[in-house]
Amino acid sequence: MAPMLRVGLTGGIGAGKSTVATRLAEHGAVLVDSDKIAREVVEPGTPGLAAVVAAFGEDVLAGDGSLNRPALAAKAFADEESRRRLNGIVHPLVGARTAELMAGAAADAVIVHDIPLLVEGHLAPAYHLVVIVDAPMEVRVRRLVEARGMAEADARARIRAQASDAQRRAVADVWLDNGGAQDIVLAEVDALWADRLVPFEANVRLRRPRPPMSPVITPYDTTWPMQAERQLARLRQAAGDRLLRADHIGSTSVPGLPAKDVLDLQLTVSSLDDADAIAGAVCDAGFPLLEGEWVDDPQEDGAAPWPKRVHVGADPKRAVNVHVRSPETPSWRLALLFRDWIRAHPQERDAYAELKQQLARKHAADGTIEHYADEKQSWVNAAFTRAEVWAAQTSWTP
Ligand SMILES: CC(C)(COP(=O)(O)OP(=O)(O)OC[C@H]1O[C@@H](n2cnc3c(N)ncnc32)[C@H](O)[C@@H]1O)[C@@H](O)C(=O)NCCC(=O)NCCS
Ligand SMILES: Nc1ncnc2c1ncn2[C@@H]1O[C@H](COP(=O)(O)OP(=O)(O)OP(=O)(O)O)[C@@H](O)[C@H]1O
Repeated sequence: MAPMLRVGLTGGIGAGKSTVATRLAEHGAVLVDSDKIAREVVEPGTPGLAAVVAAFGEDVLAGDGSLNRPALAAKAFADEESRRRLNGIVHPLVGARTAELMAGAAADAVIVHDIPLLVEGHLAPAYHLVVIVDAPMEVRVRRLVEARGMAEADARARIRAQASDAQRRAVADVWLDNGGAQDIVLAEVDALWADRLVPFEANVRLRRPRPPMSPVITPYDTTWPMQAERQLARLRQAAGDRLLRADHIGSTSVPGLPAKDVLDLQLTVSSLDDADAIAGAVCDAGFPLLEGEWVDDPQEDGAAPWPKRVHVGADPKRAVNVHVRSPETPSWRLALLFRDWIRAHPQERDAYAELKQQLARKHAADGTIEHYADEKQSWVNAAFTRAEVWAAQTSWTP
């Protein structure tokens, strides 16, 4: 797929997707609207409409031969099996048409895909960014009944047929609360466009990594594992079969450890040739390659350095470093060992946290940051020795 920026926009019925989508389109986004496509594929004379009639009967047709939508909705949302049957007919047609529209967009487009069933269809990893619009259930029901004239029972039946809040939270890179007045959410959308989507698009198109993070240490963020999982899901989908495994490593992977707000991820491939073979797809998925020859320091004197490839996330609001390594390099194993060891040793974690804070204070005071990494590394090197003892005692394997 061409490397345009793909934004998945979703939310429960009545939450305000169209409101957000319309504003993004005003800024210049190319809208792909699944509800609209779902109507087009069942217009009079289409094979889609014929299939729906064959499955649900002539009484879902209006007098003029077009689809009687309320009649079909009454059947479709009455039970799970009927809805599945309808989805089975309509979704493949919608999918094919969506792919066509996306393929036709300009290379510098920001595509906003307004797709009600993104979560239900497990489609999140296909997007560079997933935006969820939310409003409390009762507010949504009221809007649908008052502004759209929907029967309350129908509104609730559709809400029941959709994903839960927790399922939406898990895939949301951006959560827009539209429970209040419209201008509040629209101001958030304006900022999202200017501060995130515009630079994100340019970074992906130009294969330009985002600027490096300042080395500020933040308290542990309990959403880091979930955020890492979302990025890993994108990377797995982009990299395909050559990817042997994908892991969250580094300080943000250790519960309770304060860290720089950067997600470190490790992609395992069998060789550097495979790292190069997946590089293009990884770039287009939103993780441009960091140019240069990257090596991890060997721990033993005289050992050859361990080469790797490094990709850096293009999203200006989410720092991600992707280390692509072969399991033959000791640093591949150490990344996983260090994580598992420090997760299992809260006292070591706290000592490490204390050291990082001390170094940060010291180097903030004298204005240097270069020595920060060196001093930290000497603690880590000593910790590796303790971790190896633990690995041997517990028969740890990566
Ligand atoms: C049943 C139909 C005819 C009812 O038409 P109606 O004009 O009342 O609703 P409309 O299509 O505008 O959809 C409004 C909202 O209902 C919800 N909804 C629609 N279909 C579904 C579904 N299959 N499952 C869950 N929610 C759905 C979505 O939140 C959507 O935004 C229509 O929704 C339909 O054909 N649905 C199947 C296709 C589909 O899944 N569309 C949604 C995205 S592709
Ligand atoms: N913040 C708001 N305050 C009041 N009304 C709102 C607000 N946001 C949206 N609405 C109204 O609520 C209704 C639903 O909003 P909208 O059409 O944007 O939701 P949607 O998520 O696209 O719905 P659907 O799932 O049916 O496509 C509309 O009539 C809209 O005008």
